[in-house]
Amino acid sequence: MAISSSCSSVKAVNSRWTTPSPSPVSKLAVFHRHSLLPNLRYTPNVKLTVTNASRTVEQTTLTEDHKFSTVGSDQDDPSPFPKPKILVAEKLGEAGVNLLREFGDVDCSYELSPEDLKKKVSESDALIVRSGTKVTREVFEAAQGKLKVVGRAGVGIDNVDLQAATEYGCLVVNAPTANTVAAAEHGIALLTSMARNVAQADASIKAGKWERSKYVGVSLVGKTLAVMGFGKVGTEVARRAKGLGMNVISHDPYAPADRARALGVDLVSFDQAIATAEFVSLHMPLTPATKKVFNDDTFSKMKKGVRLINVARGGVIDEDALVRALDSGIVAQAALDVFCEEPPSKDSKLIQHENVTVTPHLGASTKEAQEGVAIEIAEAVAGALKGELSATAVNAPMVAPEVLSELAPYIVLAEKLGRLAVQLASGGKGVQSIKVVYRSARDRDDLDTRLLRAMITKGIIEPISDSYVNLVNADFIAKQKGLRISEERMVVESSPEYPIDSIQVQISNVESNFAGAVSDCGAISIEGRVKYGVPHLTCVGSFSVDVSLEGNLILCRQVDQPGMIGQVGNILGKQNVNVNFMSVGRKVVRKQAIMAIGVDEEPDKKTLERIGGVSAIEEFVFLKL
Ligand SMILES: NC(=O)C1=CN([C@@H]2O[C@H](COP(=O)(O)OP(=O)(O)OC[C@H]3O[C@@H](n4cnc5c(N)ncnc54)[C@H](O)[C@@H]3O)[C@@H](O)[C@H]2O)C=CC1
Ligand SMILES: O=C(O)C(=O)COP(=O)(O)O
Repeated sequence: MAISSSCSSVKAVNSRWTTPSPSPVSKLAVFHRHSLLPNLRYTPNVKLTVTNASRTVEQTTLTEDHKFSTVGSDQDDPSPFPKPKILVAEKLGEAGVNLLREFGDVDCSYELSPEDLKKKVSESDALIVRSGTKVTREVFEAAQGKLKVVGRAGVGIDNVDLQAATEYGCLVVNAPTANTVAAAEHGIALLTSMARNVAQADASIKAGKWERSKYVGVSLVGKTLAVMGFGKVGTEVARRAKGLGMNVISHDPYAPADRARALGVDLVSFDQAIATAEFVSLHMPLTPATKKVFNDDTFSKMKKGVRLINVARGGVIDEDALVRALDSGIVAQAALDVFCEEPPSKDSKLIQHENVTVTPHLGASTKEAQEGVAIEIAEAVAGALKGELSATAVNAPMVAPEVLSELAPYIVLAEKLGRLAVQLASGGKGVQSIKVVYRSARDRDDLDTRLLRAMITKGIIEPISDSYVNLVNADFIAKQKGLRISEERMVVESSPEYPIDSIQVQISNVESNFAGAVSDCGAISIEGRVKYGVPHLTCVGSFSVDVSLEGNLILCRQVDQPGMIGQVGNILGKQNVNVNFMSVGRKVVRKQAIMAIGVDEEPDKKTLERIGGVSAIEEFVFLKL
């Protein structure tokens, strides 16, 4: 479905006036205080100081529309806005909870029923979970857009419906590093205890038995371990297994071979890995591609008597097939920390199997890892609520802080250009086809435009719909609305010190309520630049102008003749409308010109009609920024 513009426009010819749509700024300002991607505004030389338990950072950065230039403890923050509500739905390390308390209202409510969870998220700005909470589409539906961030205090995000999160514009962040060592150590603990029957022997002796010959184990030294998934945990498992004298091979379609080689690990194919190894340790994520990848077929290709360790996710194994493989002796033993269903049913054949050692998803459960994870996720969630782009975002492009800070004024420019362009569109066809042209002196791959595209999309969609658009859902919402946004890079000769020379937004196949905005190629076209940190409109249609994009804007197309600025300025002045910028662009002297007038206030209908009544003015339009 295409979107149609119903923005305010006045044509001098028939002086028709359509009611302005509500200002998107006022709609957003309310919750931008604590939301992902605020209505960014660049304030040069403003220092933002972020202080928390682990670090203090000072940097020049973005501020929001309401000039929240400092973020810190309650005492420092004069904000009249309420603190964000953060629901912590599973046990989180104390240090992380304390960090969150400095920033928001924290509700630690554990073991919520799905119904209670849904109720609570509808009142929460952020939700923090571990692996035990299913954050389903129903949860996002129940949140009705209130939930801005889901923080997964750990690595695996298979318990969060990422597609639903993205559709609802909710950022998902995780804590991918702090539990790596804990998980690897647990993998090694399972490997060694399985090889020596520690758990079974312990149970036997506690049952009053003394079964030394029953629990003869196998040695690890010289044996081959296949590490399936050579990521963070897999790498640490490999490193430790090498220390135990094992021969380590690995399968990971995406891991760099040189990283493996540096550890003395050979990267091999899946089939080669499982056919060669005496021990197979699983460290890949659960994805549609890895679901039940260990099944009857793959077990049949394994070396008879193989031993299996799973500290990744239960779902990568077909558990019924594993029981069959254990019964047939293909798999001699399995040590499992994770299960398809957690907790697994008490009478599960797999759990009860005498050759299986189990732990209740303890991989990340060390004191050290839990404190680390809690701090990592608290920082990510608080950062996201402040509008920072998280380095651990799972469903949004990651933008490095230095890139973000460099792009800051262009982000504002991009949104304003989007907002202006859509207000220039009229007619029943609706906006469908948008082209953005970035002119830059930088190399093609030295400019990340995802953020700019998202902000242009936001600028185009928000004035004419109820959708809330941010970096997370911009592409999704654009697609849903039938918008096709194409981007073009043009390399120009200017200073590569600045990332972008100009941004041009074109809307094609649509009529305009201001013919002067239609360029020679038949598309509505506007262009802008950043000058001294301030976004400027520099081109309308094929006319050059130069007006700072602050307040609101009046565009007039007129006969180029003396006295026009005075006449229009007079009309506005009489109504106490302050002009903040004015620029006239023309192609041929004394022919046609475009006058761009930046005004602080919104002129009333009569004032605009008076402007339209000036005989040399052929058409004009009032645009909200
Ligand atoms: N039991 C527990 O408490 C814990 C479990 N985990 C789980 O361990 C797993 C690994 O975690 P990290 O190493 O931190 O993640 P990671 O993202 O650093 O590593 C995962 C690796 O798997 C690889 N991979 C993806 N698809 C694959 C495939 N089809 N075959 C082979 N490799 C594939 C990726 O290329 C990546 O290198 C995750 O499933 C995570 O949820 C992590 C921490 C604690
Ligand atoms: O980080 C992971 O992927 C884990 O599986 C850890 O899970 P947990 O946070 O202990 O419920």
